[in-house]
Amino acid sequence: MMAIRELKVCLLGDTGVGKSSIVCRFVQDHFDHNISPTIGASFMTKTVPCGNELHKFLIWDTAGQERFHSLAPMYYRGSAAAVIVYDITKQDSFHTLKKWVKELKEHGPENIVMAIAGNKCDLSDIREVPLKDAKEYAESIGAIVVETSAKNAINIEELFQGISRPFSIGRPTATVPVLFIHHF
Ligand SMILES: Nc1nc2c(ncn2[C@@H]2O[C@H](COP(=O)(O)OP(=O)(O)OP(=O)(O)O)[C@@H](O)[C@H]2O)c(=O)[nH]1
Repeated sequence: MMAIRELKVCLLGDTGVGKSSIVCRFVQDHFDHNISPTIGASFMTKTVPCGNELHKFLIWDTAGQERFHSLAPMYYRGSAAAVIVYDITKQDSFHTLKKWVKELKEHGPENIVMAIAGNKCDLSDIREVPLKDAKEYAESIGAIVVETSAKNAINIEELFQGISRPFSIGRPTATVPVLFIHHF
């Protein structure tokens, strides 16, 4: 018997950090230099094997522009996991990430799994945020952390594996907001 576990995941973070590009790389294995800023939010799914189960990611990619900020609760509400993205070449985007974490802790689902993605690691020669800072911060809030490159397909699979691991068989489902488990 194979079970499908649906996991609602939202991506949050400053505009231009590469949220849509991460989702596009994960779902379609594609990268577009001229990708447009997201308006509102966009939705995609991908199903991957995880141990004896299939995990179906229901991915809400939110818009990072400030004018869309007030829509975010619609997407993080009921999410099992949040991927909060910053751009390793922009210190400001790391600051914005901390604001998102604070908002999630105050208004997000209890027990939401948080993953921090330091995107654009292909541009490490113009890095502004040391990995050490991200690791220390992630540890302080109990989040997973990984540096990614949507452009060069670095650590994108690992990022999603990281967020799905806590939902594998073995973890008591009562503690996590799994939307739906379907046996067939
Ligand atoms: N060098 C490099 N550029 C990237 C990477 N990921 C995204 N980009 C570029 O960064 C820009 C913004 O990417 P988006 O994916 O639209 O960023 P976003 O966070 O979804 O932006 P909003 O939709 O406005 O919130 C685009 O020009 C991408 O091509 C990466 O890993 N490396």
